[in-house]
Amino acid sequence: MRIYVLGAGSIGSLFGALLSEAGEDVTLIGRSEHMREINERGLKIVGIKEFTTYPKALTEMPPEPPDLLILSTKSHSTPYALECAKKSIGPNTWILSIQNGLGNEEEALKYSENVLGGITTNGAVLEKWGVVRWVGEGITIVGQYPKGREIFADEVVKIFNKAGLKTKLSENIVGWKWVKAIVNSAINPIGAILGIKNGKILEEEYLLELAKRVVKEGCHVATQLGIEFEKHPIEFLIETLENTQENYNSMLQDIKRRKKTEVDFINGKIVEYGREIGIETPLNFALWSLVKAKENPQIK
Ligand SMILES: NC(=O)C1=CN([C@@H]2O[C@H](COP(=O)(O)OP(=O)(O)OC[C@H]3O[C@@H](n4cnc5c(N)ncnc54)[C@H](O)[C@@H]3O)[C@@H](O)[C@H]2O)C=CC1
Ligand SMILES: CC(C)(CO)C(=O)C(=O)O
Repeated sequence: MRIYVLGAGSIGSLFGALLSEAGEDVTLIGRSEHMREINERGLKIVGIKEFTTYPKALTEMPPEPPDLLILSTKSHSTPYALECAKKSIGPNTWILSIQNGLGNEEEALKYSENVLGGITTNGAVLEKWGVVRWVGEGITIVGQYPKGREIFADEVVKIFNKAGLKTKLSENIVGWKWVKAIVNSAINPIGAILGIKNGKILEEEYLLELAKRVVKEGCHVATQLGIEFEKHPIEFLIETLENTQENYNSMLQDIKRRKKTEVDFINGKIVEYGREIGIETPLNFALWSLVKAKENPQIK
């Protein structure tokens, strides 16, 4: 399968590396320093599995349309990345978002009706240019977005599993995107504001209670929108906290590196959807505004 990974940073490089090693025709598109290193020395994966692989690595999308375009930029980079990619999106290209947050698939639908949504609980960190650490093995769930069961989705699940990415198909990927976003809406801002590892939220009773209340607020918005969950977000919250106790979450890492966070696509989206249907979301608003303040270099 011809696969392009658009936004090959931490998680995109991991997916691209595993697929390339399994014999798929993979092209990574990302930052020039990372791409140069991969072209000169290959892409090295360390951690859960260790190998070096040699996908094509470019800074712009090649003109030939791929079968599968994996979107793995941060959510705020999606509109511009897709706009740059549009010439290479053919009538048979499927776009798959493996990003966190809500709204990426809706952006993709502006460019193609062939869209797959995805969530992944794998963890990856770009350690240095050309080297990605696979820090935690998780699962990936993929499904036609917003609904449907085109045969291509089964094909993607098959090749991901063959490549060593534990992947399941879902006919309710919208539900899964919400479950992940709701769980991120609780863990990420609490960790980012306090500068703590995920495990601390489990240890401190009042933080766990806060996280559960944030989750319940998100669930209220989702259920009023008619979203159905395959797994209850409270259950997913506890499971995620237990499995990622040693993690500094991605929002905290962005704050530490003085980068823009994805809070607008997590808590911000929950506030926005709530407002549209007349549901108050005071906890999500409070966490969103505190993270925005953390992002602001003028507020010290
Ligand atoms: N890293 C992880 O373990 C996981 C990340 N995610 C989600 O996946 C998404 C990506 O996360 P990371 O890989 O951690 O971020 P990252 O920042 O490491 O990678 C994103 C890459 O996209 C590149 N990029 C941005 N705009 C581009 C464009 N127009 N063309 C080409 N490249 C472009 C950036 O240079 C960057 O290298 C986020 O939504 C994140 O929440 C989800 C699960 C796990
Ligand atoms: C699952 C979790 C909370 C792991 O840290 C994550 O998705 C993130 O950091 O963004």
